[in-house]
Amino acid sequence: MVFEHSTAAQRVLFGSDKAGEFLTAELGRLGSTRPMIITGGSAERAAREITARLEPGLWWDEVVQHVPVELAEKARAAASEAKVDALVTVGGGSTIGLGKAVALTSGLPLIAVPTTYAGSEATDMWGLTENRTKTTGLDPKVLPVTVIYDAALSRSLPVGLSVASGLNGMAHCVDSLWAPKADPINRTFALEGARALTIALRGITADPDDLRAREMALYGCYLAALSFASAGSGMHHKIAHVLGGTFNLPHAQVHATVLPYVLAFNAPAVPEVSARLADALGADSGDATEALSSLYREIDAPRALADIGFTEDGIAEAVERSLKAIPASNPTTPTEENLTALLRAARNGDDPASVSVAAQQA
Ligand SMILES: NC(=O)c1ccc[n+]([C@@H]2O[C@H](COP(=O)([O-])OP(=O)(O)OC[C@H]3O[C@@H](n4cnc5c(N)ncnc54)[C@H](O)[C@@H]3O)[C@@H](O)[C@H]2O)c1
Ligand SMILES: O=C(O)CCC(=O)CC(=O)O
Repeated sequence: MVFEHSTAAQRVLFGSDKAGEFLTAELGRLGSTRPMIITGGSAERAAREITARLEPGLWWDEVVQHVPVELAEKARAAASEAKVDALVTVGGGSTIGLGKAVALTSGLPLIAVPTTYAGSEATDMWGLTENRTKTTGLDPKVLPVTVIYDAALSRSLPVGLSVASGLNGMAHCVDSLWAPKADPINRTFALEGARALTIALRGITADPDDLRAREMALYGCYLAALSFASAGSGMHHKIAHVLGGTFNLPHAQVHATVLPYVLAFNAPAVPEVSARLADALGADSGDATEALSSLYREIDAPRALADIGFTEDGIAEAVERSLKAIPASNPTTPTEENLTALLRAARNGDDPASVSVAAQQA
């Protein structure tokens, strides 16, 4: 075995109903007296609750998915004018993404309190969107110094969004199995993450108030993000970034919908790792594609890109952009023909197994 591995260094504080206490202590540890609180949408209520004992230097409540550059510039200027000394995000990946955009240019320390399962809190990846193009980059400045996981804050996440977001985490796990820097360590994180997310999503679907299931989802999404941060973006993420950045489709739903198709496309070329994934998904068949499809039926996961507004006339541009971005290390070679078949099947919600057949014939 020969590989070089690094795992992100950050503090992780985990405890239900403890976010307020943890956050006050962490800001004290950093010596911050003027934090910028970044939140928005349905997470704002949680942000008000956990910051009730603090005096923010700035309260920011405008967030947009995929972080438009203009919004990043506005938040950076406000942070500078208010002379804030730390950044705190309370919300999902969009909120963390904006915090990362400010951290990238200011170098201010970032504390993340995630309320979805997107996992951005555990990566040093930033993303900005300009002129219909999402650009991503890696920078240690954007890695939160501390992550505070409080499952009680994600209990308000509706079941449909919890499922889609949890499958965003699952996509980190699956794509990490063949991403450019895949190695035995991030593969272990990925498989344990997939196991935990499978249990969590079954539990949340059965009872959205199940705190143990919500805790399991946060544990799984953290491992998922660790594996993704270390292994890098594989084929699945490259396609998802095109669909999100160029077609402005909702992030979690895009990941959830495309994942079974990319798995079906690649699994036959990596049978050993695919069998281990099937095991993590709770199946003893050794068939990861079928195991994921079965989980999808059980938790009523999103199925068709058409349902979130992706139209047939977008396929050619999505294929062209994705082909330029998919890493050469991908186990099955993508072509214009097989990628068109993949995106058409994902748009229509066809059986993912059809993609596997098309990929092997190409
Ligand atoms: N850099 C990275 O490593 C990374 C990783 C994953 C995602 N992302 C980015 O994150 C963004 C997507 O994040 P997301 O999927 O979490 O979406 P999001 O942050 O936009 O949240 C989705 C919706 O959930 C609502 N919400 C959030 N928390 C809630 C709660 N506890 N209760 C009720 N509603 C709640 C929000 O108000 C929003 O309407 C994308 O821009 C994506 O590119 C980045
Ligand atoms: O921060 C971003 O916008 C890019 C990274 C990302 O979105 C990871 C993912 O696709 O889940």
